[in-house]
Amino acid sequence: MSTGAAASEVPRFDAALVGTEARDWFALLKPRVISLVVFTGAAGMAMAPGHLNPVIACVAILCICMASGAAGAINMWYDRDIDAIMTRTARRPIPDGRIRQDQALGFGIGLSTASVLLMWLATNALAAFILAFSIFFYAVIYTMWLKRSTPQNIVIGGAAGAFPPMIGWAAATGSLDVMPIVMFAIVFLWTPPHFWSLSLYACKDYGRAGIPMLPVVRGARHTRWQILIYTLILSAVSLVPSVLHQAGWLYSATAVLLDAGFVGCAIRVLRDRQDATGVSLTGDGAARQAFRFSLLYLFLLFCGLLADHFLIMG
Ligand code: HEM
Ligand SMILES: CC(C)=CCC/C(C)=C/CC/C(C)=C/COP(=O)(O)OP(=O)(O)O
Repeated sequence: MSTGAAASEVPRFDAALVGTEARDWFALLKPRVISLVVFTGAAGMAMAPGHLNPVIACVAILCICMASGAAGAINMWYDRDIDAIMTRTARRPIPDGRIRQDQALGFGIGLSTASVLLMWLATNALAAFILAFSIFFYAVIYTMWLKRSTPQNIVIGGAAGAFPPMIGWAAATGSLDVMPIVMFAIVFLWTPPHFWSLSLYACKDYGRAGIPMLPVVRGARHTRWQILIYTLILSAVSLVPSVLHQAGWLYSATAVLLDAGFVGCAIRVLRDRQDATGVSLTGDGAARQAFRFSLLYLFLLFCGLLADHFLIMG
């Protein structure tokens, strides 16, 4: 006979608990960041010549998604000490004790391995190799070495996030060409103004955690100038597809408008009212705006490239 006491001993399925746990594992993948990373990878694939089987294309995009998420999980495993110190990151699943560090590492390594093997099986060795190299570059070169050792961490480490267009192209063709390299260069040069805008208003966090980000080491004024310089170089490089006749008027017009907007943001950051050390007196509104615009910039620039490719260049 079953009694009330016996029934209460049966483990019960708690949907809310499972949902919360799933959300924590999902958060380890840095999903919002990888949405744009994956979009640039898909853009590289769509720009490539020839026709790729749509199922293979979806698998390749899934692999880029898995790989960048896995690299994010390994980054969060390694950075658990500094993430616990910074206000922006203290509530992440590992420092907050919601996911065990060894489980997070196992998850990151397992997902990385699966993504590379699946990419190899579904597409080719070149795409799988660049994918593996990107994971290594972000999780080891950037996270375990550059991030804690040099204020140029973002400039060099930014390469990790710039590989996906090359991965997408390689997955579709088995080779590389000038266009995926130009797309790499665009994301590579976009990363410093993207990150330094954020680091201007997250500077205190990085200082407390002892991370040598540019505003911590060289000050806010120097960082503001670097944002403008990189934005100007990025603007010039964004026009290379047009100069090389790889894109038509639609892309050129999109790029010029976005460049004007981004340079305008960088100038506003530079002219923001500041104290003698370069710290903003206006609550970092201009830096926040530049960070937000950086996200819009890269998304719309690659949309422009795709629209031009399919509608204008045929
Ligand atoms: C080494 C290079 C990079 C660094 C250090 C960096 C750093 C950051 C940081 C610290 C944040 C705030 C995230 C948070 O609060 O959780 C962020 C946000 C973001 N990053 Fe980057 N980033 C880099 C490269 C990239 C790349 C290559 C992409 C995409 C192509 C990208 C896309 C994004 C997006 C979409 C967000 C907004 C996430 C949100 O809305 O919460 N980042 N980045
Ligand atoms: C295909 C592949 C593997 C691509 C990798 C691309 C990738 C995941 C780029 C991530 C960029 C990023 C969020 C850097 C922030 O790291 P952080 O540690 O400085 O930021 P945090 O302080 O928010 O953790």
